[in-house]
Amino acid sequence: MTPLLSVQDLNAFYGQSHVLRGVTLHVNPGEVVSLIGRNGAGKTTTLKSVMGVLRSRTGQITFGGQDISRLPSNRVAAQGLAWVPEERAILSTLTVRENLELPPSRPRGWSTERIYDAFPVLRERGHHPGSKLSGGEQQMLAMVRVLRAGPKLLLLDEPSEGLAPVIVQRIGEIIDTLRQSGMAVLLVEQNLKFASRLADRHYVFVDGQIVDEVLREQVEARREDLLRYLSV
Ligand SMILES: Nc1ncnc2c1ncn2[C@@H]1O[C@H](COP(=O)(O)OP(=O)(O)OP(=O)(O)O)[C@@H](O)[C@H]1O
Repeated sequence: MTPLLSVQDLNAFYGQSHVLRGVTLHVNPGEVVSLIGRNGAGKTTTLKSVMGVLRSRTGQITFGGQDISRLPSNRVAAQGLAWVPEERAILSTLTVRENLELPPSRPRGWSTERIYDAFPVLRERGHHPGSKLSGGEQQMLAMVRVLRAGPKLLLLDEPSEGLAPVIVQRIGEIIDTLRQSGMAVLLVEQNLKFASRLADRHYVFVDGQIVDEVLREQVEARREDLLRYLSV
């Protein structure tokens, strides 16, 4: 199978600081893949590098067979990638609907009505200001508003962070819904329970490198290794 996203020998830098060291990974069409590892291991930097937000990098990144390594982030997004950063970036003075309709819609993107049908709580909250949403609702809104662009691959940075277990479960269901619609997901997580329920494969990051790859069916047998990689 030709991968949807392919990252080859990615090295990334913040000034003099060499943060990613030879990261090679891929995501197949329709696959959910997680990047796990401790704080500071390089997971977010990998997403930023793929999106073209961090330009100080070497290596090759292809999407749908096309080299996107040199493209600015707006042109990367136009190829069908969408990034949902950890900060969520919901505008507190705008309503849910206004937040939803902020990103430009593209012809293959979801309409507001389709989003409301799939996630009815957002229709109910349509006129509420962003400041009145719970953390879980903000995460949901941040994840689904990028659907208006019709991405083929969603890059999610710690969607479960700071949320109560019951809400984390709901976020997992949303990711399932997106997967069922044919979308691939590259997910940064520190919550192994959450990641292992969702992901088909896991890449383990330590100090800017991928040191292990664990398939869904291997997670149970390798749980102790995985917990060790994540423990501080
Ligand atoms: N803007 C920045 N300037 C300088 N160094 C940075 C910057 N952002 C991250 N770093 C450093 O790069 C390394 C990788 O950070 P990164 O955010 O990719 O890690 P992470 O695995 O996503 O962890 P976290 O969960 O903390 O975000 C860390 O050592 C971090 O301190």
